[in-house]
Amino acid sequence: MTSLLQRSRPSNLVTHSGSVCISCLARLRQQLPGNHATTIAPLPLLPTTALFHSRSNGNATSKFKSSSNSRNPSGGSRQQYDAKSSSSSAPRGHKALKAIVRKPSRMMLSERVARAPPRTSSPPLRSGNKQSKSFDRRPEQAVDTGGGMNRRQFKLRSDDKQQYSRESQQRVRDLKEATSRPSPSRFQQRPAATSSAPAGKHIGEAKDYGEGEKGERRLAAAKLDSEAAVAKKTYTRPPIRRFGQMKHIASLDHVSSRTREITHAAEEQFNSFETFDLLPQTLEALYKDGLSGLEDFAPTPVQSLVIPALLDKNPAPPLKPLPTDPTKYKKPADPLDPDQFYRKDTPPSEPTQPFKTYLIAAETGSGKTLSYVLPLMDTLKRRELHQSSLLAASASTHSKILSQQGSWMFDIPGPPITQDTTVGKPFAVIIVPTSELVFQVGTLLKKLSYTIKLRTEMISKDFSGAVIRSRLFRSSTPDIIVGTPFMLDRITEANPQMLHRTSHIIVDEADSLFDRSFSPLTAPIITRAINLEKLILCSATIPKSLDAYITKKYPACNRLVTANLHAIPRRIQLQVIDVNNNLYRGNKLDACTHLCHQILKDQTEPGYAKRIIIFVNERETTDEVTTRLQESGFNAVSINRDSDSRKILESFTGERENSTAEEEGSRKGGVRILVTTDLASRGVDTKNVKNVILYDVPYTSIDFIHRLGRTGRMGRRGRAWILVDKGSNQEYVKEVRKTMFLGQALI
Ligand SMILES: Nc1ncnc2c1ncn2[C@@H]1O[C@H](COP(=O)(O)OP(=O)(O)OP(=O)(O)O)[C@@H](O)[C@H]1O
Repeated sequence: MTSLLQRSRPSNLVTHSGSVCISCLARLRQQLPGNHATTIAPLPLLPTTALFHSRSNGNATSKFKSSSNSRNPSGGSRQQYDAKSSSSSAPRGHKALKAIVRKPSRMMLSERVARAPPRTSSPPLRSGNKQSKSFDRRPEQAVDTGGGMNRRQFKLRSDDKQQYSRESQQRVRDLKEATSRPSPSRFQQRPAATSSAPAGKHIGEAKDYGEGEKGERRLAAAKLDSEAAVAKKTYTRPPIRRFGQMKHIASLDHVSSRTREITHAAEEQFNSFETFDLLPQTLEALYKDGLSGLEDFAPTPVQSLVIPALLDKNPAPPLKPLPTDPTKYKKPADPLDPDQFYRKDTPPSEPTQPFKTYLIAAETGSGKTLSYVLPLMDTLKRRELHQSSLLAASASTHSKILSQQGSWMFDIPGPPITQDTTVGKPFAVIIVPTSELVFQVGTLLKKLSYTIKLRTEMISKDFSGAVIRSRLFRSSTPDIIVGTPFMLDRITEANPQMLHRTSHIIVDEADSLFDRSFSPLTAPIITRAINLEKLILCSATIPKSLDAYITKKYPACNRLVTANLHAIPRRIQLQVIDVNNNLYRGNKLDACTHLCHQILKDQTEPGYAKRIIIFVNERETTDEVTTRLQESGFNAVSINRDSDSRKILESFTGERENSTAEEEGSRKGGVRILVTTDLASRGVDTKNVKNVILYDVPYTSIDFIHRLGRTGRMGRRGRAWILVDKGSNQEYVKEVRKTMFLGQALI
């Protein structure tokens, strides 16, 4: 105790009146039992703040005196002392001492901290702790004084906080790096939700440790999400080029890259016609008649895609009986109002169609006709073979029974009583918009059916009623009929049972046949086929209107679309001629005639008579242009209502004629020129036409595609010119040229 008092130098220290002085403390300790002195004597050296009386004025003054050498008079045995002294009567001043002793003071706590083993990291103080909050407000330099436990604690906490903050910031930086990594898809390039969140909010506040951890977890989850999204989006959508003018009259949509992948996979898998598993007679017919005169027999991309999808080896399902109610066949007042599909109040069509629907869409001149004709004929032939094998089996059992019973005269069966229910009931109907196309497709069918042995017939305005009647309603019914919607609608409306056996309906040039003018004729034909199994729509262009129609009417439609749909192949060169230049001075007729002269003279088709197709927007212009060209000595013809268009087109669809050396480049009559509106722009297989002139700028991209599609067919090269004047949309033409040059799809 003496040493304690000596060390404390009480004479130098003062405190306020409410506390106790060191001398009082010494006196108090003297009253303690003897062994207590030994308990409190070996006090450790502690940084402390002592409280002393101010004897001079007795006012309540407090002074914080901190020294690293000062000793704390109290120690770990204070509680012992307190326990012992609580029973003893203490003077008034000592009550305050008791209060200090009972309540753990800062000094006591600091002592504990000082004795505690050094921690590498201490948990931050709880946010609810008032004491810690008060310490938080202290300036940093107060920590260096090392005076009290709380300051130490603050120091420790502060160090930990800094360390934690540093680590967290590093983690945030890492995550930011990971989430903002350049990704293959443009969708991935959007800033990740977490990286945009203020990271400091979670990290900078040490008291929000939980929050910070949560924030980290959120960041980690976002990182995982973004990585999953990258893994999910394996393909990159090509940038969509939407030029101003083209966007303005946009009518077509883009082909997805997924479609491209499917087409390429089909091309790789089915690289020859043998890989399709067609009947031998179908293959023979194809090689002998379908592609006769061609050197290359490989299937085109659309054929690789479509033939396997349409090929059907199943026998025909049993037929549904004809409806007894004749009103079922009656055409509704408004059989197909195209607008109804775009109205919001129109209920969607039944989700389950009784038949399968397919949409074949591929670029012009890519062999779409053969892609649906081959599987159709093959399927019908298979069914015919299956049927005849069944008949043969039943005939053999019948003859067996007869032989077992003995051939009595009266046992011989009589001739079968036939109700000729099959008359005029084709298995398949192909609908095309014009009689020229009826002839073109019908000719191909006839060629193939010669070897396959199926009966095919054509119906169009080119044939008289008597011819059509005999073709349809004679004893042996045709297997396939190809006709225009006008003729087919009239015939099937009068004889609805004609379509009772029809299992396949093909709508070629579907975008035309489902437009406002044709759909009231096309749709009823489809609804009359009550045993329909497959509805196949075919087109080189899918306008948005057709897309919407199919989506609403046939939601389960199987879309077989090739990668280059809506793109004009680069093998077709398009040149723009401005007729406002000094040479023509705005005269389109002059420009057109001069261009035909130039084509005649160039050496592009040596040995052959050249062919040119000129497309105009209005029917009246056809006569104007044809007359002018004829006056200039050219062999020009136009297609109009009165002309025999089939005959005219034959000379453009057939093989090229040779030209003599004298005629070459000099005889204008040697060049065949066809002047036409869009009548000849769809489906006509002008495979040997190399030159196309667009006298007027087409109204839409669809017209552009079909008109330019009359040249450069099936991999051949083609040339096209477009005449533009003051009234033409030159900006649009520029955009089309640019898109063609880039090999992209028109919209
Ligand atoms: N695999 C093939 N190999 C070579 N030529 C083919 C092949 N398939 C079809 N063809 C030929 O390609 C030409 C164009 O075929 P088709 O008329 O069916 O084209 P398309 O895609 O219907 O064109 P459009 O959209 O203009 O109607 C025809 O002369 C046809 O004989």
